[in-house]
Amino acid sequence: MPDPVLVWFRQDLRLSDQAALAAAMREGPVIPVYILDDAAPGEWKIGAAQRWWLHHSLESLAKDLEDRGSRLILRRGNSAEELERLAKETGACAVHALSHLEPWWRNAERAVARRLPLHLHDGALLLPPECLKTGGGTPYRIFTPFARAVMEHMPPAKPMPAPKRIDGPAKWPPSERLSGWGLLPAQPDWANGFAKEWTPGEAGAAKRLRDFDDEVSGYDPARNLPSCEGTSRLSPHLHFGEISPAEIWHRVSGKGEGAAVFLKELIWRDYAHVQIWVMPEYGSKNARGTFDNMPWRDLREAKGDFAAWKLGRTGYPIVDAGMRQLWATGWMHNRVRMIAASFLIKHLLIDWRHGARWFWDTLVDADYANNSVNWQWVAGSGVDANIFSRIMAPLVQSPKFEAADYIRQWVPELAQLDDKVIHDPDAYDARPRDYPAKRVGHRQGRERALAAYRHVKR
Ligand SMILES: Cc1cc2nc3c(=O)[nH]c(=O)nc-3n(C[C@H](O)[C@H](O)[C@H](O)COP(=O)(O)OP(=O)(O)OC[C@H]3O[C@@H](n4cnc5c(N)ncnc54)[C@H](O)[C@@H]3O)c2cc1C
Repeated sequence: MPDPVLVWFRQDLRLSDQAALAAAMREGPVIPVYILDDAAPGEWKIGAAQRWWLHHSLESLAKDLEDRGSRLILRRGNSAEELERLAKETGACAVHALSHLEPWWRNAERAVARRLPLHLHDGALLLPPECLKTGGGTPYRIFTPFARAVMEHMPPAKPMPAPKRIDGPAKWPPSERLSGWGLLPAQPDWANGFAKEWTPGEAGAAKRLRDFDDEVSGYDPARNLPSCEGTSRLSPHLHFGEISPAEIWHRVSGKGEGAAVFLKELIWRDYAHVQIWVMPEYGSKNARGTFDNMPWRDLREAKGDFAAWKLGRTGYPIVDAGMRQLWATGWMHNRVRMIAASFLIKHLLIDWRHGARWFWDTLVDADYANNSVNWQWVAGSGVDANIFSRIMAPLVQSPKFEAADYIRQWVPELAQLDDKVIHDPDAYDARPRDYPAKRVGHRQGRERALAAYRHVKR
């Protein structure tokens, strides 16, 4: 019997279109392994909402492996040390994995490669980042030409089906128990709304895609309306790699204008990953250095405003609905993410990094590339970003994107108000007693933000 081969699962918790698994199976018996490494990412260790997801996703992956005669070996600790230990225990001769661009994963890949033969494969993105270079030979920093260049390489290779059987070693190494990892919230169980909304795992991802396939023709303009289920909600499945972007591409492309707009959003995901590949500290550092001069409010002084934002009690119904949806379900509609992030950064003049960290802990789709690049896009500090002085007006955005039903769903205090009044009850002297007053007036917040921005422009 040939020596066994380790397959190192990370944010690729699937069996179909899994190039690392397919390559390992060609070499010998396979030992699938997941290592929970909380030290390597430092401040970016997996947040609370995603721990809930991870628990269920690993459970699902383990079952899918067992159905094919295999197992999932769980270990905790430093990835390189644990893989080396497993290789010694089992006589495994190599490690196969998909490559990932988060800075901690790139460091871990280098550390593993120093100890063991490591074979990295593509499949986390539509295209590996080295494939695309501008005429000057540098990676793209601006989205539009990047998207054009991606399109020239599309479609991606056809996705591979999941194997029917996976041969394992004669003797399995011991595994930790998932229930011992404490990934699920205990007291209080704040995630009880999550299970109604989500089915983590490969089968859940495939079902989401099938359901969305029926809706994709209406993606544009439905994607902008928070009251509609107009988007795919594939983001957490994509983050955890329960479905490959190539699989999504092949399922959806050619289905009209709605599908074309949707696939462009999927290219934003690749774009964001290229940006963290070029600038690994994108999550903590302004991509435009001039933003280092921004006089953000000190969080001690702005503590009340920050808490109100997190709790969905800012007095701006659309912002509050979004923040409460986030807390209840671990997800927020993209249009509302933009409004809520802009409100924090501009109206409350709170550094985008504080908002990004809150999202990191509360989103089930928290993704280092997508989160960092989008927060910096809203702040204006990103390489290809919105202009800071274009300040979104939540009270205008809310009726424009027909958010009345969305507000009713997430802000029950306002549920009795009619469509005209609900976006800004104060304007009609109709604010219920139990709904808070605005933390800051729109004009006052806007002027303060623009005055602060003068320090950046200097
Ligand atoms: C402040 C802010 C923070 C964000 N943080 C995250 C995050 O941590 N993780 C995350 O996946 N997305 C993030 N996004 C992007 C976007 O809001 C979500 O990807 C989207 O809402 C997910 O819902 P969906 O799967 O239904 O999207 P769909 O509209 O169905 O899009 C399909 C897929 O394309 C990708 N995508 C869509 N929009 C974007 C975008 N603007 N940037 C990058 N990829 C995109 C996602 O993978 C998404 O699942 C953020 C946006 C903002 C404004």
